[in-house]
Amino acid sequence: MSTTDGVGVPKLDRNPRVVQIHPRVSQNTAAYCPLQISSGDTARTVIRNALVTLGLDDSRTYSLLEVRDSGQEERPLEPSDCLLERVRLWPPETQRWHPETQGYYFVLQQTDSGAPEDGDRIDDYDDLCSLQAVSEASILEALCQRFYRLKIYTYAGNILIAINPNKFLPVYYNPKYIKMYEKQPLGKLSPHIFAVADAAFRAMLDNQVNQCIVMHGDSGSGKTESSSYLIHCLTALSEKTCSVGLKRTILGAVPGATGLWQRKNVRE
Ligand SMILES: Nc1ncnc2c1ncn2[C@@H]1O[C@H](COP(=O)(O)OP(=O)(O)OP(=O)(O)O)[C@@H](O)[C@H]1O
Repeated sequence: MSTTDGVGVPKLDRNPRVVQIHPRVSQNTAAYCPLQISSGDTARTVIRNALVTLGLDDSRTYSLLEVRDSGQEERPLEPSDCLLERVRLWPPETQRWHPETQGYYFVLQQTDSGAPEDGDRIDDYDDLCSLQAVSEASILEALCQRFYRLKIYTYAGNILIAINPNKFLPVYYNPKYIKMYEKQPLGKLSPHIFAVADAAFRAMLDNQVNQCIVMHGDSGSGKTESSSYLIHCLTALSEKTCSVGLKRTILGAVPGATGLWQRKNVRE
């Protein structure tokens, strides 16, 4: 992305680019906005321009994340970071309009809760049973607030609610979490699908009784994906404690479970 000045000294390409800014905020707004960025525009400037373009509340606090590589890698930007410098490192075809699935865009993330500041703040509830007033509105609000902080799992007693983030969140599925949730009572740590797998696995071993995990949700809500995470966790647990035969039985429960997990490319 550089040119030369005729005497062999590379000249930086400082032409403006149009980038896509995707809001992740608690207010209703457009799915994304295109924004022109010029040389010298910092993350701070771009946040300000994006708030105006998207009509968002500028009394809230926001940060900017750079999303690369099919949307699987998110890098928080410092307010003083120069955006054009980041964009110039992207593949040329992503420096003009391209589908979101290709990655290479910016996320405008609201970093406060978005709740009213008059003392009526909605707290962060790991378990919906601890909500002070249980209503459809308070449940939805609590789930939304968690989702904005990328907390996709929430308990309702011993039921796990999973909200489909529609993109792989590596931070959740690092194999170290299988170890972390192992032998921990459900609800002791943050809500997680590995906690459910571990609870079922322990109950099976301790009580010598078959276990059943019921997955319920609309089409596209993430049942197949969640099954793959469950199976992955169960096989990892069975590798430690039980025979190869049990691992094969577990893998057989969901056709293609191994392939599904391997495609995620999770590394220790
Ligand atoms: N936890 C998750 N993390 C990342 N992506 C997810 C997650 N859950 C679901 N998805 C994505 O959402 C899409 C739909 O998920 P999935 O196929 O699991 O839904 P489903 O409930 O099984 O749908 P159906 O009932 O129609 O078969 C897939 O592209 C999947 O990768």
